[in-house]
Amino acid sequence: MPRVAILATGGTIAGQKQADNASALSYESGKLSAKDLISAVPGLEKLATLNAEQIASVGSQDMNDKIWFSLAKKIKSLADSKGADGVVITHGTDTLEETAFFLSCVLDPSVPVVLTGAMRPASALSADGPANLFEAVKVAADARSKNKGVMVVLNDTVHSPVWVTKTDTTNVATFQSGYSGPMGYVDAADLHYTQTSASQKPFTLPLPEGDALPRVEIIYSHSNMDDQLIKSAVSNGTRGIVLAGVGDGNTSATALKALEAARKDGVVVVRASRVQNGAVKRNVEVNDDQSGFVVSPGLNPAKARVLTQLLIANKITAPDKVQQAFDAATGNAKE
Ligand SMILES: NC(=O)CC[C@H](N)C(=O)O
Repeated sequence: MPRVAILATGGTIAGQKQADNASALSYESGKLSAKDLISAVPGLEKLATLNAEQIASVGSQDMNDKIWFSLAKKIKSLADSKGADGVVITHGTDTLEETAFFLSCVLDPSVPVVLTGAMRPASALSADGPANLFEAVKVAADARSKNKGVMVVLNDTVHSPVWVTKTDTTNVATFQSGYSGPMGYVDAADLHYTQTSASQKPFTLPLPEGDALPRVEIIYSHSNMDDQLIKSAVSNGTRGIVLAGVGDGNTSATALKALEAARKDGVVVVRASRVQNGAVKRNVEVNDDQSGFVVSPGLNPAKARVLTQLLIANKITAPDKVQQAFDAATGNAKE
């Protein structure tokens, strides 16, 4: 039997109805333990020998660097000691894609790590958590998942951490990999990888010392955009700014001027887009070469922030080197 470690962090999958809730949708996340989750899924013990550990009990809006570092260290030590053939992380869905992307940047891909969650709490009609957990364990335990690294499994679908994003506030089909399509599909009977190399990334960054990443802000662009948020981010000591730009990662002339000034002060500036799909292209409307900006070839602003934090923590701040890492992370390397 394959051995799968289940690391629980909280979220709706561990959510339960509040005693006197006012709304049919209200619940408290992170109430159920890893053991409660496993016991709610008949047949799980036939897929793998399970070892469950509670790493945290938070709604993923409260996910933080400390929990990320403890997950990364735990999984590294399981990989080094050959203590598990696969890992499943149960997680709230709100920031699940950020945790998945962070782990994919710092972990060796040999041991598959599958993040899953739920859109409906355990106490809801037709809760989706039990099936998602079953399918996540199935993917983590499957020999074909070796070397695929970090993946996200919900609603019968296997996603790459690079492309997956939450697209709907409540629907169980919320996770989509629009730009590249999913890596594969899974159900109670079968696992089928339809893309074989989608989650392979060409680099693994060292996990930084300590348990905190450098400050990088996301600034959301809009019409009538001024420079106030950019200026205050710089005066608050941010090390990087990810622009969630309009269209092709763009913003107003006033904001661009403030970003150029930030860059001159040593702040890493990355142009991502608030548009869900598509890559930001270099030197279109904005002169990135002259301004020292980096563009995000498809990582959404939240994930672009994580990569920028990890690069700064690893002392990679020169725009050409940061650009190379963004290109590599998205399979868009130029050579
Ligand atoms: N569906 C969910 O998991 C959302 C619940 C909670 N906000 C979280 O992200 O953990």
